[in-house]
Amino acid sequence: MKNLQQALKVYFIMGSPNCRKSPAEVLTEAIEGGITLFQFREKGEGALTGNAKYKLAKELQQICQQHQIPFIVNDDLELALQLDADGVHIGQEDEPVHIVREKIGAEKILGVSVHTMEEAVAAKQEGADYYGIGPVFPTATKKDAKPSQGTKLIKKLRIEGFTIPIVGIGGITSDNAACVIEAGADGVSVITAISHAESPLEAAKALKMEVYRNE
Ligand SMILES: Cc1ncsc1CCOP(=O)(O)O
Ligand SMILES: C=C1C=NC(C)=NC1=N
Repeated sequence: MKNLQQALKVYFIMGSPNCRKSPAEVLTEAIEGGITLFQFREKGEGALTGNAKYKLAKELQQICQQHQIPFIVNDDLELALQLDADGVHIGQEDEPVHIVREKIGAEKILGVSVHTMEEAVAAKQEGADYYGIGPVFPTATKKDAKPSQGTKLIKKLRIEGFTIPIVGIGGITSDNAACVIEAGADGVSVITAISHAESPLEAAKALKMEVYRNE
């Protein structure tokens, strides 16, 4: 399973701190609304740890499996291996890309956050399957997010001829998703736009419409 251009279209990320109701409910609604991939990211104020984190991850993975949605784990490589997740997403401060690639094997999905051309070149050389680029717009979700950079790096990579799958992230909603796709991203990645929505189902559906309307 590596047709990532399709899988990255509507990329939902969440953990229990992002949810106002049960994560299982939010994820189920998001899937019914049409998300194409899910990332379990248990981080921030009140994040679960240890067995509680494992049990939530397992519960959400089963929901993804029931609906044939790829299940990615953020940062926590050990958890990803324990669950035999479909892949991992790592940042620049995590283990080196080539080490993570060795540990998860060639078949799993490996996503890397990149903020500069140099980071992008290195990540690609070391085996990244896709880039997470952002924050595109200001976000309150990631406390230590870098300054928002708009879509300039996405555009630059495409102008330089990079064809690697790219997902934009950071402050994205159905109101601004179009320009992320127009800049050359294959999809958009969101936390708040879906997890805080009155109806995660409607929010996912609206995002999907915007992505497909502008691809
Ligand atoms: C994980 C992450 N990486 C860059 S911005 C961000 C948070 C995105 O959250 P939101 O979609 O709520 O702005
Ligand atoms: C920081 C991140 C950047 N991009 C993606 C897709 N996920 C993340 N957790």
